[in-house]
Amino acid sequence: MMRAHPAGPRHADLLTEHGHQPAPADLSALDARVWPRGAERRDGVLRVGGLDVRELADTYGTPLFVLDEDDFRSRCRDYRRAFGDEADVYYAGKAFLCTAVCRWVQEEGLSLDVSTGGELAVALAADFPAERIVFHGNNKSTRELERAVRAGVGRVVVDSYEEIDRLALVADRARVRQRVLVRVTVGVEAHTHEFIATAHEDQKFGFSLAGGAAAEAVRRVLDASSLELVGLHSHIGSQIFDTAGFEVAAHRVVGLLGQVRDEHGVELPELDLGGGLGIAYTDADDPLDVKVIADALRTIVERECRALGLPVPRLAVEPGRAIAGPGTVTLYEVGTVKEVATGTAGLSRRYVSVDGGMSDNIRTALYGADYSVSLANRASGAEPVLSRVVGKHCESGDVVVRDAWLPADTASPDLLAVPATGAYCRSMASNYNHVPRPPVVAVRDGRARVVVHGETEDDLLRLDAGVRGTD
Ligand SMILES: Cc1ncc(COP(=O)(O)O)c(C=O)c1O
Ligand SMILES: N[C@@H](CCCC[NH3+])C(=O)O
Repeated sequence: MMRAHPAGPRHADLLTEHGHQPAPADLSALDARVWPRGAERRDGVLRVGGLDVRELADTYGTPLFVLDEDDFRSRCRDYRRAFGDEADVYYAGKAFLCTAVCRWVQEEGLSLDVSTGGELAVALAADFPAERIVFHGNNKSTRELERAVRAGVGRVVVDSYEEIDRLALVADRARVRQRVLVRVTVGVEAHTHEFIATAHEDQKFGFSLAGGAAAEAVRRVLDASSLELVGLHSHIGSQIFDTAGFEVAAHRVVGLLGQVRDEHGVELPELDLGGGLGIAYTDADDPLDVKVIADALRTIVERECRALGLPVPRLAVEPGRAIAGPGTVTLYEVGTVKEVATGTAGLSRRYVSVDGGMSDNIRTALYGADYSVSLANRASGAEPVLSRVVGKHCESGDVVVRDAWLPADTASPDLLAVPATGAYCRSMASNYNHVPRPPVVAVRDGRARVVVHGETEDDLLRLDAGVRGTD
């Protein structure tokens, strides 16, 4: 939505759901909630992990994911400390996974959530201890289940009756008693984008509490001699900023623990409340402190268990975004800059094109996500201009940052940095328009190392069966 500002600036004004946003006094300021803990500016130039982004861009090219290793590790430690030894923290690998990340997760004392055979393969390639892996997914194939059981994964979260039968057979053949959690759909409407809410009714994940499907799943797992039911699982969605949804979920899922005790005489020892904690993408986001969340979850589970006379189960959580998200910035090089008439009251909008886009960050197009962006390679005293940062793909929806203030002199070949791109960006990247996916470089103490190689056009051509030498 655009409207002429009463003062009548030439450019379209920034009107968001938070109201009119004036240009910030200092475009170069780095909001600590949004930028990696190891980000700073020196003489106007952004540095991450002690490295000048101009040098990183020269060495590795752009677009480039720059991952602050200390930021990632410190968030693992924050979770470990907040939940303590009486809980398990599984890093959700779907947010971003590579073998280096698996090692950091292991070294920082976390466990790992994988949701496909591919993620499992990365974990096993990193020698991640299989007993500390939980295996998720609403449509695991028999081969994936066989691989997981053979590898000795600690827990499989079952998601359908049919999967329970197949897993029981797979475990039986492998002569293994596989530990299992039942994923419960608790009927909570999480306050987040509809595509990333997962615990309301009428979606593909889990067994509904309503109608007794979850109770029936419990019965079937208990009946299978090759399966050991250790607990229940609930995940209400992602990018959530309050504890209300978790409290309702905990209340309902503990209710099922009580029902299981009453019907089967079994007190299940584990309760996994999933992931979903939100992070700051812009200064309008105000995420909860992990200690507040940990205390709230513990309190509600203890209270509900006390009310039902149940022993308090061992808690587990599965943060992905909250660990991987804030520590990475994406560096882009600016190309075309265009002033485009908006068609409203003579207003125009500045379109700043960068050399990536929806192939390295689909979140803006897919969820209407908001991001921040900053000029990264130099200081500028030029006036702020409301800009739309767009990619190079053949879609008008190929937007990286919908509304951002950038200095008026932003031009090719400046560098732009988009923070908070560590979760669900590289992991959801594509080769749309035959664009190779960018590398991920981990930075720490003034040193950089590639943790995921960038693709080249040759890599893409190699997959084309019609190209000479590939058949
Ligand atoms: C079962 C499960 N656990 C954990 C996560 C991680 O969520 P987030 O990255 O929001 O913490 C997800 C993704 O939403 C999930 O589906
Ligand atoms: N991919 C989503 C979150 C879904 C997480 C997996 N259940 C995002 O980018 O926000």
